[in-house]
Amino acid sequence: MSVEIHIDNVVKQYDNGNITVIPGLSLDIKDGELFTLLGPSGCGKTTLLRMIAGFNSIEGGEIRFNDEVINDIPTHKRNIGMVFQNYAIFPHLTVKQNVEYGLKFRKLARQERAERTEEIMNVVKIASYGDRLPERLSGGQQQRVALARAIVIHPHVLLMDEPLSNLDAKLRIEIRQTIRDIQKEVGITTVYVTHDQEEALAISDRIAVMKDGIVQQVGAPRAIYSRPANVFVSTFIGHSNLINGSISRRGNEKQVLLGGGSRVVMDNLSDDVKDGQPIVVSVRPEEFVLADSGLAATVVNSTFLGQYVHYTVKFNDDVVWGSGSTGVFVQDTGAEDVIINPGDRLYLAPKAGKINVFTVDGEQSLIKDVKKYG
Ligand SMILES: Nc1ncnc2c1ncn2[C@@H]1O[C@H](COP(=O)(O)OP(=O)(O)OP(=O)(O)O)[C@@H](O)[C@H]1O
Repeated sequence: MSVEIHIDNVVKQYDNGNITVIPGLSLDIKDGELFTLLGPSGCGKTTLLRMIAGFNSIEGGEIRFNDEVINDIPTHKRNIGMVFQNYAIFPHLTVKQNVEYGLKFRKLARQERAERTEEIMNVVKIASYGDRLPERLSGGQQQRVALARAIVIHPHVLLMDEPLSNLDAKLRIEIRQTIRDIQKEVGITTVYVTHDQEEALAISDRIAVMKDGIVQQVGAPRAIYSRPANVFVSTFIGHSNLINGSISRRGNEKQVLLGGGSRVVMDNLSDDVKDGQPIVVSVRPEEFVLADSGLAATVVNSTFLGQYVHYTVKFNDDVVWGSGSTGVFVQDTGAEDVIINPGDRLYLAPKAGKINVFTVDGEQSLIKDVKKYG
């Protein structure tokens, strides 16, 4: 059995209420999904995960597994599996004994213990070194053991806190794929914590982007990348060029005006936008095209990356929102063959349907179909 997790207006405080880390957070995590808490260091991801696990007290609101309120249920009765960044496997037990440990603890019969252990060791691909001690395993192998040990008990919920952060780049990709495959195969509701946006995009069914203990947006990776709910999400996930702009509106015809006389006709802007309203426009590096007019820029740097060429530019006018004057765009080498060199002057125009438009304080999207909670 797997479960839905309902987090309802949950509050976390320290120091007798003098420090509020999570001011009142709500999320619904679906049965069987891999749900990621993503955000910068200190935003409260681990705190929330520890509340779900039962390691942290809850100062307000409630957490439910299906209909059952678990606030006061101790960790060992919540039936959760956990994997953390530091493996936490027992050094004096063999791989097989480590995996079997949770089953012994639950007093399962010997025969069933052996069957389940063997099955899970095959799934996680650690069967061939079952008799080894952990000190003779690589980091990736140790994390596979930790994963096997967490799921062999058939938990209702799997909680993972930065499980890949001690591994090198190649292993991170390999193990994250293993986690994803196994999570899908066993269909266990999983809450996954990371500060690595690429990892979150690659592994998740849905992501909650957090900042300062507050959920900024919830949605599928593609939705969050292409339609961020505010400037924070747009810059935390992937790169965004933030450009000052304003709205030009004649009846239902809406345009975005940018520096250098650049204008973009938009058919997906909110009906609330007003003529002359100042805005901030976010343009991904792949959403700029070379044009005859638009944002004037000088190329500072070019890096050939095989499939793409990555360019840093300095805008000639004062067009960048916030501080700085640099921009970034990429060219797909398969699609375009214009050679651009440092020092070249050019015009960049954003692709109309792709860009995102926000209120000038960066807090709210002005695109019609953006969902804060997906
Ligand atoms: N025992 C404590 N007393 C006071 N403040 C705490 C305590 N534990 C955590 N915090 C604060 O709570 C906030 C959230 O911490 P948390 O570890 O949940 O962040 P995180 O998003 O998981 O960050 P990281 O990725 O660095 O682990 C931080 O500002 C931290 O300083």
